[in-house]
Amino acid sequence: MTESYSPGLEGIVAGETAVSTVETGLTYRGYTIEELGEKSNYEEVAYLVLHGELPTAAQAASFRQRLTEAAHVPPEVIDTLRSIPKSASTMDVLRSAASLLAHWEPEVNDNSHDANVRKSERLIAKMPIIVAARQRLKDGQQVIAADQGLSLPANFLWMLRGEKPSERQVKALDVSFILYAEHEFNASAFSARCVVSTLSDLHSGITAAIGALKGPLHGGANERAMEVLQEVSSPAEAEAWIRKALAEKRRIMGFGHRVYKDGDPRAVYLKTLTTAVAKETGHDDLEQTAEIIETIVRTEKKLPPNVDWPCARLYHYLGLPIDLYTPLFVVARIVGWSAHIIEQLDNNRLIRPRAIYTGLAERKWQPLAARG
Ligand SMILES: CC(=O)SCCNC(=O)CCNC(=O)[C@H](O)C(C)(C)COP(=O)(O)OP(=O)(O)OC[C@H]1O[C@@H](n2cnc3c(N)ncnc32)[C@H](O)[C@@H]1OP(=O)(O)O
Ligand SMILES: O=C([O-])CC(=O)C(=O)O
Repeated sequence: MTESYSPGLEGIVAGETAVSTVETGLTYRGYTIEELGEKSNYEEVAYLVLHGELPTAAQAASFRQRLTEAAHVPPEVIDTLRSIPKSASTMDVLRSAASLLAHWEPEVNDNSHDANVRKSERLIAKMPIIVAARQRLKDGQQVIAADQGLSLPANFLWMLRGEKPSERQVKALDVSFILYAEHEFNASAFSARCVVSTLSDLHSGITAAIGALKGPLHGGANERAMEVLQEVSSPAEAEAWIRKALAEKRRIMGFGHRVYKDGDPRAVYLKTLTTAVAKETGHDDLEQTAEIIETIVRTEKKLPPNVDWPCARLYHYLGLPIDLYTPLFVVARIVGWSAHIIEQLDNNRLIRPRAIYTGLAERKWQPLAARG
């Protein structure tokens, strides 16, 4: 039983999937993320990950129609968002919201393949509304309804700000959503699979996945990476800052990866876009700071950046509050989690590994008076 033990399950194959692979670069259903980032868009990728194939024109139109029809949340959910203390992080609010939405989901306990696809599509449409609404309520503003004519990333920016975003902003957010959409057996997808392997429901799996993504070793790293960058006031101070941080054995958020030891292809792809947006928005200094830190962490620790390193800066250049970075990861990743939940339930077996016991040997119960 103990032969296949590996701390953190490193290198352990825990199941099969046809959704994506990290074997040689990252592909979703056989398409490289680079080609999807270049030629596709988030809604098309969402369809691909969820349904297994790129949509035909007719399928894309009816998918868009379904997303539009589902782009609202019950007023009771908005009231709850209003009542949650402003001090609560958006990730904590999202975790509650995913669970709350289940109460208004007509097919909540239907675990058939088709019902799970329908529920996933509805959640894909509703989560960006929750993120934007919560932020506006926190800022003392009115909630803005979705605009039927806009794509999902454009709509998010519209609902957050009440102004039509530029094409450049939409494209940048869209690409980040494509790159965040799916990633094999990462901790949050695996959590979702474990939950539904008990034949629990899709919303329970998504709620657990949000909790897993929140952690700074996983999706929470994009917020922490930005906080790191904000500690460094200028490129001139970057080298001293990172050398000190490494000497103090600090974990530098946005670097390292369990699978990609030579580099995360998403970070490579996103860096070019991030640098271009930095130029357009007057953030060259921050890019220089990031470059100095990246070079030193690579040289000294042999750790390349992961997707969260450029994405944190991209979201900063788009003027988004830090507290929304991991929630935006959720908005994009609902797609991958849903595909994993559906795949798990389509061919289910309870996920229940074993543990090596490290506790005391069997002993005898003593009456209270006899205990020391
Ligand atoms: C979308 C995503 O979820 S991508 C990942 C996002 N997470 C982060 O960016 C957080 C920072 N990175 C990390 O903590 C890690 O690299 C992880 C969690 C991503 C991967 O971890 P693992 O594969 O389990 O590696 P582990 O945590 O065991 O680290 C191995 C060694 O590298 C070091 N290391 C790994 N990442 C870092 C880092 N970012 N900064 C400094 N040292 C690091 C560890 O301290 C450890 O050193 P040691 O052997 O001297 O103790
Ligand atoms: O795969 C992982 O361990 C984490 C990751 O990069 C992701 O979920 O996008």
